[in-house]
Amino acid sequence: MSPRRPPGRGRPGNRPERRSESRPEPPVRGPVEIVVERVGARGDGLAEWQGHRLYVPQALAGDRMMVTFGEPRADGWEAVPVTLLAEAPGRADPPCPHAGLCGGCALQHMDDATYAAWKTDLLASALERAGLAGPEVRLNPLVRTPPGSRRRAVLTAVRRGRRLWLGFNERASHRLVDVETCPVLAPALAALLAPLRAVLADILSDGQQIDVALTLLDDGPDLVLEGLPEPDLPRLEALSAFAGAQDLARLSYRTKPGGDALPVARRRTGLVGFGGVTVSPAPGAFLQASREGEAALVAAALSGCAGAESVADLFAGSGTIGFPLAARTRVHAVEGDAQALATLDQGARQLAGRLTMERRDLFRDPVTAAELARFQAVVIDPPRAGAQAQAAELARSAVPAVVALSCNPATFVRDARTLVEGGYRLLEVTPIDQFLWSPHLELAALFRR
Ligand SMILES: C[S@@+](CC[C@H](N)C(=O)[O-])C[C@H]1O[C@@H](n2cnc3c(N)ncnc32)[C@H](O)[C@@H]1O
Repeated sequence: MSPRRPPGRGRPGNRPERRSESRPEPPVRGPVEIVVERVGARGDGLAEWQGHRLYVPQALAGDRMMVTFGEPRADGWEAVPVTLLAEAPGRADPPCPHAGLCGGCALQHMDDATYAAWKTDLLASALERAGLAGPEVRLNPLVRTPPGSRRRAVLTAVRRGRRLWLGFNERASHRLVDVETCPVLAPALAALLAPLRAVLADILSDGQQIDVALTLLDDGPDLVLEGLPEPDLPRLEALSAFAGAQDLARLSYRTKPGGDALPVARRRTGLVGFGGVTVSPAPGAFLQASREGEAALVAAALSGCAGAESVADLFAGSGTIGFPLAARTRVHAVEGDAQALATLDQGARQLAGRLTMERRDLFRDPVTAAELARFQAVVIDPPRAGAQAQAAELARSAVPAVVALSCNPATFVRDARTLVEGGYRLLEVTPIDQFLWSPHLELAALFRR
C-alpha cells in the first residue's frame, strides 16, 4: 500500500527536506483508521481524524484505510498509508513506476472514468462556488490528452558526489524523484532521459544543480540547460557531442534566469507550425504542453471569434492562437515578452498584414475599454495569476465576444465574475486536460454580451 520510494530518498545525494526547527509532534504515533471524504483540488485525498486534517496520497473518495501521521502541513498532516481496509471503486494500476512520488502526476491511481469525472467536477464546483454555474452555462466534456503527448517539461538535475539525480519534484516535498522513464512525455523527449543523465554526470561538478527545459519542436528536440555556469571547452565538446548523437534541433544554456540562451549546438532551425504559419521560437519559449490540448484551445478561439472582423489576442505568446485566427480574420496580438514578440513578427510576415502586434505589460497597462472598441472579439490567455486589471477593462467595454483561456480555474472564476458583473453572459466552458494525471486543469470559456 505504501508508495514505492526512490533509491536514495532522504540520503545525502538528494536535496534535503526543509524542516522547521519547531516541528510539531503528531497527535498520535501509531496507525489510525480514516475514511477519505474526497480528493481535493491538489489531488490529495482529504480525511479527518479527531479534528485533524489529513492529506492522503493516491487515495480515492471512500477509501477506508489505516494511516500514520507523517510530515506536518500548514493546516494538517501528511498521511502515510499503512493498510487499505476497503477500497473505493475507481482504482487503476498506475502506468508509471514513479506513481505516487512525482508531484506532477499525482492521479495515476484513478481509472479513466474516475479521473475524467474528478477533473470535470473540479471545474464544475469552482463555477458553482463562484455563482457562475446555471442551466444557461454549458460545461463540455473533458478534452483528453493521451500519454506520450507532453511536448514540454522542465526537469531538475543535481550532482552530489558521484551520484547524479535527474527528475521532478517529489509530491509535497522539495526532494527530487529520480526518473528513468516518463510515460507522459513525448517518446522523443523520454528517450533523451538516459543520455541526458550520462552527459550531465560528466559535466556537472559536485554540488551543482541546474534545470533542463525540454521542448519537442517540429524539427526535433530543443533543450535549454538553465543555470549552467559558463562551461569550459571539454564540457562544451561533451554537450555538443550529446546534441549530435541525440539529433537535437538545438541545445543551449543560460547562466542565470532571464539571461540570454547561449547556443551549444544549432543543428536545425527549431521550427514550429501554427495553423499554416511556421516560426522559430526562442529557445525554451512557452508553448502549449500538448498538441491535442492546443488544438482544443485553438478550436474554442476560432469558434468564439467566428464572424468577428477584428480580434484582439491578449497574452498572445508566440502566436499559438493568433496565427490560426489570422488565417481567417484581422488580429491584433498583445504580449509582454520581447522574444515572443519577435516570434509574432516572424509569423506576421507570412500573414499579409492580417496580424499586427504590440508589446505591452497587460498587468500594469491593460488595453482600455476605449481601445477595445475596435474589436468584435477578444481572446485572453493570461498566466496562472489571471488578468484582473484586463478583465476590469473588458467588463467596461462593449466587445461582443470574449474567449477566455486559462490554466488556473481559481483565477479564471475571479476574472469571470468581473466579466459577468460587467454584463457578459458565460455560455460555455470546456475543461482541457493539458497535464495528464496532474491536478492541473486548463479551460476555454466563451462569454457574450
Ligand atoms: C499562458 S501563456 C499564453 C501564450 C499564448 N496565448 C499561447 O497559447 O501559447 C501567457 C503569456 O502571457 C505573457 N505574459 C505574462 N505576463 C504578461 C504581462 N504582464 N503582460 C503581457 N503579457 C504577459 C507570457 O509571456 C505568455 O506568453
